[in-house]
Amino acid sequence: MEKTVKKVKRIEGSLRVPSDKSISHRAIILSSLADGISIVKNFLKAGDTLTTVNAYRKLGVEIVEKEGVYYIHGKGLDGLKEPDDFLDMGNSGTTTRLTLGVLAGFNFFTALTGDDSLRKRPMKRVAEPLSKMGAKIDGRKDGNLLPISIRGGKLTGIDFFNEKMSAQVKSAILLAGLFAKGETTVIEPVISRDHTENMLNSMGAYVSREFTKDGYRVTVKKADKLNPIHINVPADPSSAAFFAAAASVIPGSHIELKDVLVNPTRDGFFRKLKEMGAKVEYKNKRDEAGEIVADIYVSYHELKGVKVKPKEVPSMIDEIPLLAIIATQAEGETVITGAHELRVKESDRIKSVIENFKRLGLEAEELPDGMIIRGKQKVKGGIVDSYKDHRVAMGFAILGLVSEEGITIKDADCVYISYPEFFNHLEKVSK
Ligand SMILES: O=C(O)C1=C[C@@H](OP(=O)(O)O)[C@@H](O)[C@H](O)C1
Ligand SMILES: C=C(OP(=O)(O)O)C(=O)O
Repeated sequence: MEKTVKKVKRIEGSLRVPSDKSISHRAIILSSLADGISIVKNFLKAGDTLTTVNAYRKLGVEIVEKEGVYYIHGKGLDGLKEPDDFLDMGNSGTTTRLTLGVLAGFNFFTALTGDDSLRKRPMKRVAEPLSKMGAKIDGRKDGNLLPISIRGGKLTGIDFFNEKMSAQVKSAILLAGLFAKGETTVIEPVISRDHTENMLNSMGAYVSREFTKDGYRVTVKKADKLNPIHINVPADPSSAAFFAAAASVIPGSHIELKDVLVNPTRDGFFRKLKEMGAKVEYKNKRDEAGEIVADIYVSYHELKGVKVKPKEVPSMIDEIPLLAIIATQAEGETVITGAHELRVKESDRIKSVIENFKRLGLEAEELPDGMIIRGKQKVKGGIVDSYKDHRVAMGFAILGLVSEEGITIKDADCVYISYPEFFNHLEKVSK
């Protein structure tokens, strides 16, 4: 499906964007391992998270949806069953990597595969530490690419330095740590999203966390059981970011974004937007099941270019393509470095953004680990490729709102992966 987004006068209104993808995945995965029934309200119903639901059903977990509420009948830490076919992980890196961590604890055979994009994404980053812990893992390209097979078993805890600051890698190791003899520790130079440790803690697992001179350190111990959870998933800051960005670049715009997760490991984009000059305000800040939630108000104000430093990347990793896109509208240059991880997402997000900028006649320089974007550029419009990457599709849709002749996005239906209602919401707040 192609979609064309045209210039609007302004963005105005109030939205409750869909629920957080990271927390929705973890709610299914962790409660599948709990003793008893977990209740998840406001679960994100989108491509990636439904992939997780299907995978855990194939692993023997009863997951029932009634009037929009998900009931997960946890099987305990020894109750998953060997699936009788491949697990299809679709487009979802999070489902794949976290599930490899879980399966490391089970002595049965599982084979995992995924779509064209996922089959290109590196898995050695989890396969290697999990093998060190005792799991037997193999796959294409020396165990790096899907299809991958895993047989879990007797695990021993490890200390792991998470150099890439990947929350998926950290989570996989911590989940395997629940089954491993002794302690399992992950150290990160900068903390990556911490929903796995928050949720494990709320389920009664041993989780110890500290900030040291080497960065962040989290330790789990072998668990006897996990208690079921009752959670209400907040709105996804990565989805809210698109509308915050739109309101920031179109004069006269105001947007209210309700119930958004503002965990500091996730809200880096909003902080950066403020630094660029936009009016960003958090109201009604509250704690919901161990996570911080707020209503976010964003109004237009002329933006200026900024630097995104490597240590700022983890808290805004999925929003960097969007930041690069709106940087074309800011006064002065924007320089993004330390973002090599963007090259191994659903698409190579540095290339995807740079190639689309070229198609639109916009100036930017590609760096190995980021981009330099020239500010205050006129956007005439044209055709761009989403590369079937939801974040790229939605990012360029936002640029369409300030284009003279509109931007047409190829394969725009990929927004289904994290935000099925995206184009409806965009229409709702476009004036
Ligand atoms: O743990 C998670 O839920 C996620 C972690 C990040 O990936 P990495 O762990 O590869 O950085 C992020 O890009 C992804 O959208 C979701
Ligand atoms: C990178 C993403 O997801 P995943 O790694 O789970 O495919 C994303 O949603 O931007």
